[in-house]
Amino acid sequence: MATRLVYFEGEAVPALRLAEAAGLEASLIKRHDFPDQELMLTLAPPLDGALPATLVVYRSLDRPNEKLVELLLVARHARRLGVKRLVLVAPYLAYMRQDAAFHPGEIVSQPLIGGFIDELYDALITVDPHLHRISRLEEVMPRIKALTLSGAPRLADLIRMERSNPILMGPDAESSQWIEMAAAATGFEHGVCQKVRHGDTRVEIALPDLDLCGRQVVLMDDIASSGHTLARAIEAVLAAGADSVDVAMTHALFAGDAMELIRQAGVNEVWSTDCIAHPSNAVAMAPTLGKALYEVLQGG
Ligand SMILES: O=P(O)(O)OC[C@H]1O[C@H](OP(=O)(O)OP(=O)(O)O)[C@H](O)[C@@H]1O
Repeated sequence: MATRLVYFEGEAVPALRLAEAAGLEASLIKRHDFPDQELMLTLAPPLDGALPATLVVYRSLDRPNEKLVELLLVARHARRLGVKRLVLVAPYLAYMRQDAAFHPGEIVSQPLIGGFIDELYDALITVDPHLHRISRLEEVMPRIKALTLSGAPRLADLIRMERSNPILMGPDAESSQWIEMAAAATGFEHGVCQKVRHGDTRVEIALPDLDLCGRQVVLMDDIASSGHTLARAIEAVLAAGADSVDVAMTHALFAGDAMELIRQAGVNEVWSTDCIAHPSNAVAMAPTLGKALYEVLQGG
């Protein structure tokens, strides 16, 4: 038993897809939540006896405050039992958005959470981490091997199957990286909006100079959280005369009533990757993650 993948309830589908793609055996870690909200994790057979030399932990870090404790417990336990190499597959990597102190006294969490993972694991594979003011994860995780993948090529494949001649649109300057990737893969016309953020749920969107009249538009972004970015962009695109607007994103966080918000804004289809389990999941990341995991495991 040289390498094994472990996963948690609620993520069995993407984790088992990845295990199959990477040719690994997989085991469930059971979690019990005590009334005071402490957690107890239990390794299922055959891991209750011995652990392999390399352990791959699959955990996407939406709802991060509880999941970061899981990562700590699993990693420290594994080290105690002699696991040599710990690989974390976290398709969604949380706490990457607070990368600067925007107001006096704010604690900048990005390097701190990055450092937490850096101390516990030997390698990380993640998808479209929200790196705005830094360019590489190594800047916050200097010790471990960190592999950054993108959901954009898989979303582009889906859009090509679903729409014949859409305009791809990013809601802000940062989204141009995913729009350009998808446009290069599909040859579709594309543009990027300007966004001004005034607060957690207050954003303004200005459209690029493109004729949207009668066109099908697909908005692409890395994250939908409160849904306000997409909602404002959907409204602007429809007001400019577009026939329909679909949205495609890597990480379907959809906090609170976000889904309802974008429905009210007039969205047509909502597509996401399975980086975060959500009813909108339309694209499996297992082939992409599996290739990266194979490389990491071969790399020693
Ligand atoms: O659904 P929402 O709550 O609107 O959040 C989603 C948006 O937030 C992120 O950008 P952000 O505005 O944080 O960009 P920044 O890093 O450029 O500040 C992300 O790239 C999305 O565009």
